[in-house]
This record gives sequence, C-alpha cells and structure tokens, in this order.
Amino acid sequence: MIITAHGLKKTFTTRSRKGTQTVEAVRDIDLSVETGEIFGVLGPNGAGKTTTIRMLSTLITPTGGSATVAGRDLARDPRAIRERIGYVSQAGGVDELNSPRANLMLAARVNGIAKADAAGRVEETLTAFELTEFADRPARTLSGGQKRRVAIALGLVHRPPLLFLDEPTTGLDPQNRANLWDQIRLLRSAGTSVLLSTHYLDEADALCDRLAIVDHGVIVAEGTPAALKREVASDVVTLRLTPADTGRPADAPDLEEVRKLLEAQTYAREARVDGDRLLVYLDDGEHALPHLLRALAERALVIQSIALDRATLDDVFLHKTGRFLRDAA
Ligand SMILES: Nc1ncnc2c1ncn2[C@@H]1O[C@H](COP(=O)(O)OP(=O)(O)OP(=O)(O)O)[C@@H](O)[C@H]1O
Repeated sequence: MIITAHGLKKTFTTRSRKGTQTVEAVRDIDLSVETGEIFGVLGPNGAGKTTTIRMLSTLITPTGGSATVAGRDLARDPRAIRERIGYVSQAGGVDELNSPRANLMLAARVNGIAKADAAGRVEETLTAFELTEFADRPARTLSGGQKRRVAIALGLVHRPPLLFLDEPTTGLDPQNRANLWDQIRLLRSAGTSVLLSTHYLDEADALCDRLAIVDHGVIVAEGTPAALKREVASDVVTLRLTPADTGRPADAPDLEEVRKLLEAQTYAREARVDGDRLLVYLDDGEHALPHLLRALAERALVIQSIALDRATLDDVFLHKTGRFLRDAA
C-alpha cells in the first residue's frame, strides 16, 4: 500500500465579526491506495477532496486520525513524506513569468536534485511531457493544456513514487483532457502511484483503477468503477409518462404509485422518481424492457419517452446520497 489512512478528520474554525464558525470538511475517512494504481477521489464541490489531498500531502495537519504515506507516518515524519511525493494543486503553481525550463530547474533544485544532475533531469522531464518545443517561452504564453502539463511535470521532476493531483483536468477542453489522461496512464506504466481528485464522472470512470466517492466529508462508496456500478445495477431505464388525455392534473399518473409498481417487478432492482422522470434500475435491461413495457400497458399508462442506458457512476452517487452528483454543489 502506498497510502493507508484511518479516521482522517479536518475541522476548520474561522473567526469573523459574526462569531466563530466551524466546518467539518473531512469527517472520518479511511483510505487505502495500492502501489502502482490510479486512485480517484470523486465528489461534488465542497465534498472535502482538496482537504483530504492536502492532509495526505502534509500541507495541513489533520484534526484527527492517522495515515501512512509512501511508507512514512504522516504525524511523525512529514518531512520524509514530502521527499517522496509530488503534489500538483488546482492552481498549478507554475510561475507564469518564467519558462517551463526555468520552472522545472527551480523545482528540481528545491527538491534536492544536485546542480550537476538538474539540467539533465529537466531535459528528460520536458521530453516526457512533450514540452521541449516551447521550453523557453514564458509560461504565460502557453495554452491551458500545455500549462497543465508543465504543472504536472513540476510535481514529478524529482521522480517521486507517489503523485497527488488535485482536479488535474478542470477547465480543459475534451482533447486536452484526453491527452492528460494518457500522460497520467503513462505515469502508472512507469510505476508511479497516483491519487487524484475529480468531480468529473467520466474521468473517474475512464482513468481510475479504483475510487472513493465522497460527499460532505465522508466516503459513501469505494471500489473499482465497474464494481461500484454493478452494485447499483447494470442498466437504467429512464421514462416519462404522458399525462392523461383529460388534461386534469388529478388524472395525471401518480409517479410514486408507478414507481412502486415497477420496483415490485422481479426484474427491477430499484425505481426512483426524479422530477417528471422515472428511473428504473435493472440487471439485464435488454431482456427486462419488454416486461416493463407490458406492465405499463396493463395499467393503461402511456409512455411519452423512454431510454435504456448503462448505469453510470452518477447512478451510484444517486443510490448512495439520494441526489445526482451533477446537481450537487
Ligand atoms: N481553510 C479553510 N477554512 C475554512 N473552511 C474551509 C477551508 N478549506 C476548506 N474549507 C471548507 O471545507 C469544505 C471542503 O472543502 P474542499 O476544498 O476540501 O472541497 P472539495 O471537495 O475539494 O471542493 P472543490 O471541488 O470545490 O475543490 C468546504 O465547505 C470548504 O468551504
């Protein structure tokens, strides 16, 4: 294990004219990250992702709990941990006035790489991150995607076995996100363990070997993306029913009643009302769909629209928290 954490907690206390306010940013987090994996912390804004990463990377002191990071105890040996990790914040930490080469040179020296070795190491890092072409331009002239690559390179110039990435692709366009995913996968192939935070469902699904879904400072689910989804269902049917011809609100289908009806079917795992939609979770959507249509027809319920999709991590979030991650803030 490259990271194990038990009962990690962080409470922030802020004082203002209005009095003292406390925020339990992280409440009780247990984590284990295996060496060589890409581990994701997925959650909405304010869930406690950054706080968790900042504790594990020694930037802030936990209020409670314990952790071992890269083989060292977080409370007793933070300095040794710092030598063994890379950390890339959301803001990135790139000096915009200086070139990628100068940025990397400084990071190499700050991280204790001897002067004689630093230039060679910087060159290797520039090549690995495909930064050579614009290595000597001021960083402010780089595109968002290029700048993000410089930021990640800064966290890796001293070749740590463990890299923390706080929302590495936020704000990037799809092409740059995909490129960065490839870079992160290359790190894994080279043996680097990665812990990243994200609020992108597709990123967690496509990139992470395992993930923890966090909400309000606690982990609500943990596992491989496939296992998490399987736990909820394999498929989901989303349907809208046509209001009765009469147009009278009293004659509109009672969605809660239809929900109960569908959930009682043997092929359905769970059914939920979401606004004017019904979501029905199924293990075998293709085969269950005809039965579901028959059950609706038998009650003279008329379908306005229907879709069959694979369950996503958002369905997992809904199942665990009662709301969609894409709606949560
Ligand atoms: N220094 C601080 N002082 C007071 N409250 C804080 C501090 N840092 C974070 N918080 C609060 O702790 C909670 C968790 O914040 P955190 O930044 O860890 O969330 P997050 O999941 O990383 O969110 P985002 O996706 O927006 O970055 C939030 O309610 C936040 O306002």
